[in-house]
Amino acid sequence: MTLDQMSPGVRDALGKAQTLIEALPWLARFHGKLVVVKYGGHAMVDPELRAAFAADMVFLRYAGLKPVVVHGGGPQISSMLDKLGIESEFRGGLRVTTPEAIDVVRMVLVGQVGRELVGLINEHGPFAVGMSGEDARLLTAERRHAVVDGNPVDVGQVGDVAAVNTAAITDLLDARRIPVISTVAPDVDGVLHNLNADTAAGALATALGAQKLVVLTDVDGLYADWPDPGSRISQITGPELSAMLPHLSAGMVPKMEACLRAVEGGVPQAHVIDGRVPHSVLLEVFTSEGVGTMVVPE
Ligand SMILES: Nc1ncnc2c1ncn2[C@@H]1O[C@H](COP(=O)(O)OP(=O)(O)O)[C@@H](O)[C@H]1O
Ligand SMILES: CC(=O)N[C@@H](CCC(=O)OP(=O)(O)O)C(=O)O
Repeated sequence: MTLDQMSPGVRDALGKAQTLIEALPWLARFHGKLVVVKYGGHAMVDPELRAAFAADMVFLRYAGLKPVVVHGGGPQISSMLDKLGIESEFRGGLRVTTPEAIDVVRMVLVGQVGRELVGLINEHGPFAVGMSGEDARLLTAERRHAVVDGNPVDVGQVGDVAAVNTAAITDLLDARRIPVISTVAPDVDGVLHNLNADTAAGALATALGAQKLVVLTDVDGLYADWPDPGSRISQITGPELSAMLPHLSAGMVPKMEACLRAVEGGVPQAHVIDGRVPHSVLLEVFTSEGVGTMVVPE
């Protein structure tokens, strides 16, 4: 039968079948593979985008991938600190975290943002399990300083990832769960630290030997000359990105550092994609559209 001989209904159905079959090479390539997804930005506040993101994670899981979600929540932490009358400032892109603030960071990330995402995913079935760096010693933090004008600045209980207990995650993945990770973690002395979620996602992708790191943001990729629309970069190597990092402005720095850390740590590809587009994660994983910016090792 030729296209002309088909009824509009059959033609429509054929289009849908074509979309499905186009995913076949990507399904074959990523089946059984671990993918770390950093959830943040607009995708986290818009109800439709939130539901679409949760559905995407479930889709990945049914497609045989192993999604590990690391969520942000900076704006939600700021809003709660404001409500409680606790002063909050960022230095060098990191929140100055006092002993008073860390309790709020934990309360918001673990008790609010993480719980909501777990709930959304679990509307589809018993998949998501929320955990923070504290659970099963998933993450051990080490104190980190901000860099302002080239100088290290103390920002309080802010950490980087010093160690990952990967079994805490692989046990869940083996049980076909979707880990949802909130980025607070104790240091070796048990003192709780606040971890930038992009940074933690990059470290987790490396430690878990992920096949991909996908970072959602509010822009359609990295721009060489922000905000010149013609300067969006679709692919960049680790060394090229490394050379660009010192010239990037604040918001993009932790994301691009996370991608760099991942590819330098053996993750074959890291992506920054537009979380304002519904189902952007599915488009990234299962199509050849090349949404966003892809970072590759060489
Ligand atoms: N070179 C660049 N390429 C892309 N975006 C940039 C660049 N420089 C600055 N930006 C800005 O950085 C923002 C992303 O940072 P941020 O808002 O902190 O992210 P998020 O809220 O997703 O964590 C983009 O929405 C864009 O406005
Ligand atoms: C040390 C530090 O700055 N931690 C971040 C943790 C949350 C985060 O990273 O959230 P986004 O991904 O939404 O920015 C903060 O306190 O805001």
